[in-house]
Amino acid sequence: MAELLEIRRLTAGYGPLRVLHEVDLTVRAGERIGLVGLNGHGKTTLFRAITHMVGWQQGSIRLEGQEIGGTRSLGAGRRTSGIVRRGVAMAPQGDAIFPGLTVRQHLDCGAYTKLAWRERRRRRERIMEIFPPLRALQSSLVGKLSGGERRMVSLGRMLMVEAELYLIDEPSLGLAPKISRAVMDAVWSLPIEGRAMIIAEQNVSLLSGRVDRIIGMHAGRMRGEVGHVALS
Ligand SMILES: Nc1ncnc2c1ncn2[C@@H]1O[C@H](COP(=O)(O)OP(=O)(O)OP(=O)(O)O)[C@@H](O)[C@H]1O
Repeated sequence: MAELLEIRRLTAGYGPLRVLHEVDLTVRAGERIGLVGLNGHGKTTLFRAITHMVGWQQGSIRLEGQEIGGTRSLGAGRRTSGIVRRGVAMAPQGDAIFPGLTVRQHLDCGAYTKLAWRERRRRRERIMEIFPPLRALQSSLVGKLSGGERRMVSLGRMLMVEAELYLIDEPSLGLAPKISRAVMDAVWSLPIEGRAMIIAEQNVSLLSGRVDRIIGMHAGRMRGEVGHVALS
């Protein structure tokens, strides 16, 4: 399998706070990786560093061999649009939705590239197939939806661009067990060939038998790895 993402000695943080410490991680095409760790140990910060949204960072992040990391001096977010264009898509923790937009408008926000915008109707249609409850809600305001429906919108928005690497931050957070299983089943149904996915999740049982590797994160460092996971 080809290496899609290669992170070497990544250190990152906010202001004087160092959150990630010399993180190394290799992700190959076709892999689903679970990233587990308690609150505040750096999972979200790792996703933000990959998408250049932390305050500062040092070290190397290569996507398909091309450097997208390096020392930041431009300020958080300045290089994020370029990274999205290179094929990284993220579903942030806690939805980050716009309550006053409809489901359709919200999904269109994710059609960030010219190609995605041109193809937005077809892409929306695909998302309705992945998340059938959204079909009847296309004209509804996102702020009026249930937690599970909002999570589907958030994941759907991530899927509006063509990506090679999906970063999904705690998709089950705050959802009732039945709803979170339905949301996770949709996540597992996403085609992975030629792509990869990293899912930050505190509920390890939801990753059961579904990911190729589980990596622990503790105090900003990678801690151990379990391959070909089949938890019960
Ligand atoms: N914007 C920020 N400014 C300053 N410190 C931050 C910021 N975001 C996160 N932190 C701090 O960075 C550390 C790691 O947080 P992070 O959100 O990456 O952890 P996490 O493992 O994703 O946990 P959670 O599930 O709570 O998001 C915490 O100490 C947190 O307080």
